[in-house]
Amino acid sequence: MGGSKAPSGLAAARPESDPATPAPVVDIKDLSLTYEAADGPVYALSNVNLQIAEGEFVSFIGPSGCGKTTLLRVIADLEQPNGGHIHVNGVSPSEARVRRDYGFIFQAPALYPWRTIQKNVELPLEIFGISKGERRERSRRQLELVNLKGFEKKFPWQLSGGMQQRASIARALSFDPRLLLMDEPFGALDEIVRDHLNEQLLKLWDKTRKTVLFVTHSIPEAVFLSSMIVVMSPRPGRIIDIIDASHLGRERKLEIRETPEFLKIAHRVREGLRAGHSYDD
Ligand SMILES: Nc1ncnc2c1ncn2[C@@H]1O[C@H](COP(=O)(O)OP(=O)(O)OP(=O)(O)O)[C@@H](O)[C@H]1O
Repeated sequence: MGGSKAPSGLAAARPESDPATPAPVVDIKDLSLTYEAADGPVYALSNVNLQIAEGEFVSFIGPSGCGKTTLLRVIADLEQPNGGHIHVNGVSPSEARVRRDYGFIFQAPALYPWRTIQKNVELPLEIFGISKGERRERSRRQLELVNLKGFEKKFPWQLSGGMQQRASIARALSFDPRLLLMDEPFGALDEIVRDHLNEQLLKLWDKTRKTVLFVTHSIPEAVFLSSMIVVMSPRPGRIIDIIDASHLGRERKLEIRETPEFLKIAHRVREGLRAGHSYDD
């Protein structure tokens, strides 16, 4: 099986020992997390090793239950691991949380229906005690960035699902985090809308130079968006392959999906998923 692939794939993609290489934004060593469920332990993450450099777009792909969400939640300090080490921007996840180093975007937009789009984007800034003038300016900038200029005064229910998700991206960007954690943000949207949002997200990534960690079930989405793809497998949740896709470049059009380079990476992702899949499910 592909268990031995990850370390060599990672080594080939991102040399660790080069002193010129800046410290990784996310640095994970031998991480494990076991949930104690009523019917016994669930090995959600086992011996996970991963380094993510600043400015990467990293997708996590794998079957249901392989620990993708758990891994994102550990990085965001929403779950505590049982073993191993993790650093986010050089500090512990809890210190990174206090420093507001990341924004989290969930599958459902989670906007407050009684607040306008502008007020939703401003909410984290309000909580952090940022002045009204500064809040206005930041929400204006972020809404422009996600192409929602002119929709500031609308309520969430007056916007399409894709627009709502763009508003939640603007909200996550409002306090300018270095890291964006996105848990299947476009999973509930139809394919055409999703394609469009993927193109927009790539442009946003290029403009803002953020580091993005993105969970998906879709192979084309993972390959289209990513500079690096992490393939995971369940029971126990672990990394089985790490694929460098940076040679596809930062500026990608949807047509890239027909190219041999793209298809080659997609094939490798599929092979990894097959190798780690249990057909007993
Ligand atoms: N709070 C919890 N208590 C017990 N088990 C949990 C808990 N949260 C997750 N799990 C289990 O841990 C494993 C990993 O779950 P996780 O949600 O991280 O997987 P995932 O890859 O994100 O799945 P999906 O693609 O379905 O969202 C699964 O077996 C899940 O049932």
